[in-house]
Amino acid sequence: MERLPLDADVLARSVNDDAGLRFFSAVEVVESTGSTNADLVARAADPAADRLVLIAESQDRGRGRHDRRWVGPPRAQIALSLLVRVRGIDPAVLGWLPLLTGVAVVDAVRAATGVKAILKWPNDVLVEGRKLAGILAEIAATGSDPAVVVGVGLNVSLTEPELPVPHATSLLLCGVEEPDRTALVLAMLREFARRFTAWEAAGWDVAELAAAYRERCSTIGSEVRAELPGGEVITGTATGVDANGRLLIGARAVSAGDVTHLRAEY
Ligand SMILES: Nc1ncnc2c1ncn2[C@@H]1O[C@H](COP(=O)(O)OP(=O)(O)OP(=O)(O)O)[C@@H](O)[C@H]1O
Ligand SMILES: O=C(O)CCCC[C@@H]1SC[C@@H]2NC(=O)N[C@@H]21
Repeated sequence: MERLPLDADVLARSVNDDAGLRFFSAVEVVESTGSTNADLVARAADPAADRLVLIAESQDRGRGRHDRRWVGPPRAQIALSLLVRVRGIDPAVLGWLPLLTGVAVVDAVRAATGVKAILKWPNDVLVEGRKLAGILAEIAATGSDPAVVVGVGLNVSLTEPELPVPHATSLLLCGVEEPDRTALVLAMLREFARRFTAWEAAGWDVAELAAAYRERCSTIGSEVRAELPGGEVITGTATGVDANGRLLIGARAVSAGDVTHLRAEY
């Protein structure tokens, strides 16, 4: 299968040419790196680095959540990270940034391909119960103006034998015959910029974002089992997400750990 490269020139120029992308200072594409998240965490040491996007055609040390690896053949995914400084935010609300990114990815995938992607809390992007994309947020600098790197790994043209786990999927496997990765990147970045700008304008109030998240999240209303980092297990109906982005299960708020949907009603 021929896998076309991303159009690095179009992406680089988009921050000037596309009004919806002026939010970003630069969009860079590299052929290969260890991890785009690790690269931007390192670059965040420069206080002038902000609203920067780095995309790799291939990663050999891709990072997943919970210290897992994230893998995929060259040019078969979108492996993208963005660095943003979130000025004047209450750190407790920062957990909404990866959730916002999940909303942006779902909307971009739906608009660009018609594939009915949904979110599993906190921000796995699923299609018919299989993982199309994952999101990993890492704090690169703390304080009142934290710098956050948000990484998105979106499976685009992986074939069934190339899937790292059987419950992953790709746009190709969802029936998108010639997925245009450059168009998808532009759509994701536009959605992210639009939602981030609106959130900032709302003084980091999450009401509007939370409503958009709830509409796209299949976990809320489902029976779930949460395995907490200390080993404790909670089961129950997920009733919502609180102001800090935590999942509410009965009277408990869960902020980390693995959540399994007990019935696969995605
Ligand atoms: N390209 C990929 N697509 C999907 N999963 C991948 C990919 N590369 C690596 N993985 C890994 O395969 C596993 C698939 O994720 P899975 O959905 O099973 O985990 P999970 O427990 O639901 O993850 P999470 O905690 O992020 O919800 C993860 O360990 C993930 O890091
Ligand atoms: O485990 C997950 O669900 C999150 C996966 C995040 C993968 C992306 S690929 C681009 C960016 N760089 C990384 O090293 N990880 C993220």
